[in-house]
Amino acid sequence: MPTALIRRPSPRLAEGLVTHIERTPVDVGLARTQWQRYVDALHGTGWSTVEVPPIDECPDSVFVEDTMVVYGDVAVIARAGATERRAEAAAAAETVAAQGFRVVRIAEPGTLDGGDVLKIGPVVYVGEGGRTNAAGIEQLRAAFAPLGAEVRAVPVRKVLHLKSAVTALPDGTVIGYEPLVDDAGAFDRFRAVPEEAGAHVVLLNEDRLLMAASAPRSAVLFEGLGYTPVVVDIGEFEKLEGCVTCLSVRLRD
Ligand SMILES: NC(=O)NCCC[C@H](N)C(=O)O
Repeated sequence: MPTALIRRPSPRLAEGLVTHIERTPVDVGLARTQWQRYVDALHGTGWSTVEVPPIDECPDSVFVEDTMVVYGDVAVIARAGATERRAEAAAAAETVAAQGFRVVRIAEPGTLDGGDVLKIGPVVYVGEGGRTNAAGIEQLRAAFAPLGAEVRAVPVRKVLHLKSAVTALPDGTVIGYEPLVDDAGAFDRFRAVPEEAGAHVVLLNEDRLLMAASAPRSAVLFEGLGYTPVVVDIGEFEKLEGCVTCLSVRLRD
């Protein structure tokens, strides 16, 4: 059974960072309900979950994907591009180590957020932008190259993270909402989707795609390609620039 790391929302969630969108009030109670439904959707498709101990003083800690990148048996622990989020990594590192992963840490002057990393087989795309810098990418390359990964840097200027702009379907096609993609030509195969949140899918298995309720037209598009969307409302997290990918770390290998 595949395992995903998750982290309960902080009571201070509403104070989370907002960079590229306007701040709107977050209902923490509703966010808790949405988070539980997201976790239920993982369980409902055969995933087990492991909780990283909550860190209530970090408003953005629910976005646990940003704390690490896992490839093979190595977990690279991120050094958040936003200093406010650096304290999130310690407990996440302990949790993934307890799952049997070797831990490597991004060190100063490197910065890296897990949301900037998109893995497609042996190719690891890393967004260089507001949160992840060239030194962080070089350290990620040094950690993963010995495992056979090919780390490719791509620009991210229009959105928070690379995976705010693009993710990939099970067949490796990169999907993105074109107005927010800096360089669609950087990807071997690219398909445009009609909504911003339609660019965000979590591969639950070979045919099920976890996606946000805010992208109904993209869901229809994916159905037409033979996939089954599993839809969750994550509206309170979207107000903080979160998406379906960032609420878990999938430990597949
Ligand atoms: N991987 C992600 O897309 N993470 C979303 C993080 C949102 C959070 N408010 C932040 O600005 O860091």
